[in-house]
Amino acid sequence: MADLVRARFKGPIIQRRNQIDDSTTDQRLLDSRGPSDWVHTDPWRVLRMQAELVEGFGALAELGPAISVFGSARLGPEHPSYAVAETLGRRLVEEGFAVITGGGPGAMEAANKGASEAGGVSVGLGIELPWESGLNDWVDVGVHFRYFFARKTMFVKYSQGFAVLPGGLGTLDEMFEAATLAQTGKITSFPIVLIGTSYWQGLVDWMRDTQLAEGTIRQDDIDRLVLTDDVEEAVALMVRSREDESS
Ligand SMILES: C/C(=C\CNc1ncnc2c1ncn2[C@@H]1O[C@H](COP(=O)(O)O)[C@@H](O)[C@H]1O)CO
Repeated sequence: MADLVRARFKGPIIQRRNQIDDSTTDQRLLDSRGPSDWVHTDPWRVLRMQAELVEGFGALAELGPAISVFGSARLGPEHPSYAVAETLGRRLVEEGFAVITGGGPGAMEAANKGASEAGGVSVGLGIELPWESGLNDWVDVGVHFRYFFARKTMFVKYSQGFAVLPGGLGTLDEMFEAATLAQTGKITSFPIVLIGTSYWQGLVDWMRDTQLAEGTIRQDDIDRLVLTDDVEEAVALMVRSREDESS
């Protein structure tokens, strides 16, 4: 009878005789720590970014029709736009939409509150910030992001329109990202409704008087932004767009 040959599997690979490693893969994984500076390098960050996209897509893939609601993190319940955001969240749910926000305070909290109290799907996509206190209490499905760009992808990919309440730089960033994606044909049939004419009219006037006049944008780019004070008009626009898409 032939001598028994020493052999070991390394995953799907068989090693025999003097080709056998000194340790197993699990030993190398678990038995020692090794250096850790790689954790602060870009290749590892790329994997974390990938993980955020995987988690975000996994959490939202089956969401159904949704509208993203943006607005100031700083305007609380004492400000009139809080009540508008709350009504908007509720009305969107009553029309069969899930509501997605940035998961923070102010207008985001109000829209989540309206959506959650109406029994709908209230989503918050939080972002790691130096002063961040977490997701507001009215978020029923929350995903927390390290990277802004991964989070912004989710707003656009998983909603069929943007409703924009008065807000600051973050709100402008979100609104103009959608406007740019629409201008460049990356998204189609994507209503962008600015709620609060006294707040937004000056911006749109400036776009017409300066940007359009200087030729840096076209009339289409302005026409894509719908201004209203009427939550019902905003909701009706979202409903119409959904119907147009499904017909
Ligand atoms: C400023 C304060 C808290 C910030 N917390 C936020 N949490 C989640 N999302 C946020 C936060 N701040 C900004 N955003 C995003 O930008 C938009 C609002 O920004 P704005 O500059 O206030 O307009 C909003 O739609 C979020 O997506 C202190 O309480």
